[in-house]
Amino acid sequence: METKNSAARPAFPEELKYQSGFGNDFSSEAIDGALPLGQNSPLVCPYGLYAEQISGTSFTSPRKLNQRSWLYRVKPSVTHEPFRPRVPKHGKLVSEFNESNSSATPTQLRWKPAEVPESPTDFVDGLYTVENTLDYDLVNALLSSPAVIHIADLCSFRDSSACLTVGFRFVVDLPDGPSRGYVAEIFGTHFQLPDLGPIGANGLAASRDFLVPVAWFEHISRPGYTIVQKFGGELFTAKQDFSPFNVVAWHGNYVPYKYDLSKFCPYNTVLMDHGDPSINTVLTAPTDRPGVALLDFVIFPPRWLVAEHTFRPPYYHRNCMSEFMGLIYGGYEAKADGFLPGGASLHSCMTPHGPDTKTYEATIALGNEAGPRRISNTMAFMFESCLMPRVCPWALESPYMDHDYYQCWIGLKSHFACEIVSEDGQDVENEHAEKK
Ligand SMILES: O=C(O)Cc1cc(O)ccc1O
Ligand SMILES: [Fe+2]
Repeated sequence: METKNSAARPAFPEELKYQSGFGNDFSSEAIDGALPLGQNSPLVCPYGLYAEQISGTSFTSPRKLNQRSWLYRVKPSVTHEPFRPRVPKHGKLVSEFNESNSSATPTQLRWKPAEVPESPTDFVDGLYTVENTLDYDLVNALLSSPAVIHIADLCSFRDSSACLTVGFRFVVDLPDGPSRGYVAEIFGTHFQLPDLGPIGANGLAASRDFLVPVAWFEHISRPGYTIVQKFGGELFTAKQDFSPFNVVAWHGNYVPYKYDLSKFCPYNTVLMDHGDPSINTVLTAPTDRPGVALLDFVIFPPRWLVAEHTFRPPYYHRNCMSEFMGLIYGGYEAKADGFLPGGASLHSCMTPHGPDTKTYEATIALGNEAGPRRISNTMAFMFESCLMPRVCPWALESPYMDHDYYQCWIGLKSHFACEIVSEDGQDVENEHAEKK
């Protein structure tokens, strides 16, 4: 990633161009004839470019899982000075998790959105680690602080998700001013589209809506250009005298991509009951256990609610998977208030949660006669993982921590009503019913 002031960098072309598809073998050349044909490593590549392979899986991974790309660059990536540890600006990007610097908690956690920092903050310094997993060091959910971020085509986070493949260098440049976003890092596996089962061949996220950038390069001297690299959880910097965005042609299937969440085609119940959230899975990073995700990326987009004689909001539940949620914009159907855009919640393995009291009461008040209703202006998401999250102390002690979160359920009354008949056949007051 690059964090230098974007003023020093020539503008990206006004209209960035993309190829569409998911998991394809793509190819692209910014200059006609720059991509070698018939072989990957000619003795001399067209235009004197350097050939460089980037592997996303081990060389010997089965073909259907194997991911790699061949890049033809002005100079190879190796041309840089040694990496040095980057002095952290704050201690909130946590790398190594252990029992003393993180904790697992069965309590429901919620954070309010953090305020925009007063001084300009770039993407790297705006990243705060919220939670990680001890067992595997595979999942690292990061909450990017609201930041004045100078970023490139990561797009506004408003309704896009971008997947950056491990090892790719990227620049973050958000021209629209202060922005916030959420980042989940996964290691050891890659995201794939979920199987659709009985849904059929279409629906949810369509492969054609995933966009992969075409080759684009800049060929200028950039003395002192700084690369920031996250490695083993820690940050390092290295200087080089040229731009890393120097790929003139490439081909392969190990690629970064972006996806506009508004393109998602939701499926849901059309008669009764509330569908499990897996129905809204955009991407899944699998484990070796069938159906058990290292990380599912699930969204809750605008849609129609039509179920009859049904409690329509998410049900009360306890999940063996852990749920980290964020809100990109609008409101969330299970929380009348308190869960705000830019905020987050964490319900770890088996932690009970569900609609707040206001949502419950309002839903019951609507009764069975509620007609079809469209949930609009909303985009919430969930990172759901089979791993046990451990939370950073700063996140627990943060001023943005909502210490009153539990209050949103505490007022749920017992509506239990049954007639208790005494032994002599007389009705007696239902002791279980709460007096209002
Ligand atoms: O907890 C949440 O709000 C996420 C969620 C949504 C839903 O529709 C069903 C289950 C679930 O965990
Ligand atoms: Fe949940």
